[in-house]
Amino acid sequence: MTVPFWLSAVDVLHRVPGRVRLRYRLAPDTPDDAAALRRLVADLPGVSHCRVNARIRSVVVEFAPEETCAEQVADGMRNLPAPLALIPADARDDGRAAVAASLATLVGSGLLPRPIQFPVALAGALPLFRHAAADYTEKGVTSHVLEGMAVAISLARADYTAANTTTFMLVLGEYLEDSIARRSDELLKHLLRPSSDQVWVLRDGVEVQVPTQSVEVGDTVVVGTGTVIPVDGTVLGGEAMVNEAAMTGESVSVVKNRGKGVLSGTLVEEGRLSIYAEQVGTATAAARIAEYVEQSLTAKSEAQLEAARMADRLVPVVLKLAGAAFLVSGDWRRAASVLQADYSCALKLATPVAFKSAMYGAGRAGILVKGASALERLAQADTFVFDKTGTLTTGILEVTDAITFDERYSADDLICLAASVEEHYFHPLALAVVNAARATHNHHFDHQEVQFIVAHGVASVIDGKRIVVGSRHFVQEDEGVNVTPHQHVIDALYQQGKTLLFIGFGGRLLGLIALKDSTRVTSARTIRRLRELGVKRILLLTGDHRDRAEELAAELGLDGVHAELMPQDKARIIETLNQDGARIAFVGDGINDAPALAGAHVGIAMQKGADIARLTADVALLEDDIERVADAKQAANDVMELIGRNYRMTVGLNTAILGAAALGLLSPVATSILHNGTTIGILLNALRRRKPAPRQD
Ligand SMILES: Nc1ncnc2c1ncn2[C@@H]1O[C@H](COP(=O)(O)OP(=O)(O)OP(=O)(O)O)[C@@H](O)[C@H]1O
Ligand SMILES: [Zn+2]
Repeated sequence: MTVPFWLSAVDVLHRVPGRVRLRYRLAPDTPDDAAALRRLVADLPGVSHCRVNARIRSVVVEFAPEETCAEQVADGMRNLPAPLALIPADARDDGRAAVAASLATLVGSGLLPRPIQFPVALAGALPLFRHAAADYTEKGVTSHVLEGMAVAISLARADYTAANTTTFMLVLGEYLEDSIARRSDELLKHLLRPSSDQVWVLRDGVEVQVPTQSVEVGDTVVVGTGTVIPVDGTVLGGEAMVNEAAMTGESVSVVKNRGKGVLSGTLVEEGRLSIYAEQVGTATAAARIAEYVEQSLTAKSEAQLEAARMADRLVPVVLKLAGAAFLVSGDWRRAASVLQADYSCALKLATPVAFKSAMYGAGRAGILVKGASALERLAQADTFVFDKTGTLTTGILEVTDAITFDERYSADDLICLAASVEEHYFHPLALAVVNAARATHNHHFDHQEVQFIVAHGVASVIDGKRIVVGSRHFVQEDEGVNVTPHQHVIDALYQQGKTLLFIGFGGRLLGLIALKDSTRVTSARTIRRLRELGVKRILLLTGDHRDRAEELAAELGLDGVHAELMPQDKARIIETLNQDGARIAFVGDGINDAPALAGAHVGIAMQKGADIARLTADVALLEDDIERVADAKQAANDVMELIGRNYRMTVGLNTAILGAAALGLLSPVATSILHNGTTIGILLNALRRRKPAPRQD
């Protein structure tokens, strides 16, 4: 068994031709799994042999020098897929030295001869002064400027203990904040790696499915509707509407056909392309992901903005208070004391730290949250709307009946006919039909190019006759195939709670394929937990037939159902609910869910969801378990509560300290220790990660 673990760094220690020794470090609280690491490293290109010594965290790799080199092996290790992710070496904590130096100054300074104490304290405070000066010229008086003033006053009064204490506390706080932020960012970047690990490639004229990593420059990659293009390259054939928003920010789709260039990370909205791969793998994906993460991480939440506004208002107040305290008492010590107690910095700090720490915790629990504002919106959500297939149900359907209305075709023929045209799609219905066909050993029907109509079905031409496979609406209303002569058969199957596929061939209804999906075992518990977490309404939206939808809603005790929906209907219903003041979390997985995911207050995509769903959503699950939705809601509620509590604590405690300092009750050293101590305490409290709810399987 492989357990998820994270390496925090990989360094090259020693190299000779064909052989390299590397050292790795594990992220905090990850178990060691030397066997898994050995397997992963042994699979890197060009590697012939690999030995892991977990005790000293060392890896010795033997490789073919003509195929790879030490640096490439190290890079390969850093780029292993999540969750066995490796965090790049530059994520090392380099602030530690500064903290140690500053602590040494604080402790050791008293032992030095008096004349040397001044330059030592000044040297320690220099970075702080530099920061303050930069802030002052750029932004005017900020909390850093106040801190600088406080330390300057202490130095001028030859109160070195006060100066050194403040410097140390500030360096420590900064270090804590930095290392938390960096650790979370790196992990999130790794979690955001493209999810689809299989692509279609043309080899010797046939389309085969291969792992994404094995695609090489010069391969012909085939992509269809709803998939993200995995390579940079040039279109060889086909035509498609491609959405390049992820790369260019331009949300209008463009037509791509032969000769046009395409970028990895862009999305095929409709159509099919074969693409000559010019850049593959991490070379292309890395750039796109870095950009994407930066976007989502820098988007500030409401809580963060509120804290920042409050902090900005506080600075001039503290400055005036310090001035007043000096005028009244004529005591510089008191002014320095007040300046020390400025807590605007603490206000700004605790909230982002809490968010990042929550995102990090969620990531490790199988939930990818794209930014603080997503967490905030999830906490606000009071209405949960679920798509059905692949969400509350497993998405793995089973064909139960195949009924033909033409005796020249057997039930197996019907399944194979449908499978021949469904073969290229990842829709749960398509997968089920293809699976059923595999079991029949029947043959593949040659067909012309297949068209996929989102939320309708697929169409092609076999033996000169049009074949359509899809929903009743599609086959009957859009394709004009009369299904009413078989109404009684259809009704009987629907009453058994089955999902039906209609197969029209040459303008007539050739047959029906009935499928059964099963409710996830964790669905009921998820719904129950959501209600406990304060969710008021839970609804079901589906493109499937009403009977099955209502059966499921009754089984799970949902508050409402909308069935037989087109994608735009789903988005419209979300819109209406929005207008009624509901804060909606939409949980979906399909291409057809993307508009609803985008329109909801917060969108949640399932792990096996289509790429577009995972890109559009604010929260993407990393495990195929609906219960992660309840975990995510719980984490969001918890972090907002924590932030509220921290905020009140910061304001309450520090206002008291500030007051006491102004009244001359606290020396600068005492103020510095009290103020910075509470700040660090609050930071550590923000860091506290709630463990994900225990699984009760
Ligand atoms: N690849 C396909 N092959 C055949 N029929 C399809 C295909 N895709 C969609 N359909 C038809 O269109 C209907 C609606 O599809 P859509 O993808 O919107 O919803 P769904 O996946 O069935 O259900 P849900 O909305 O709960 O996920 C399906 O029930 C099916 O009848
Ligand atoms: Zn239609």
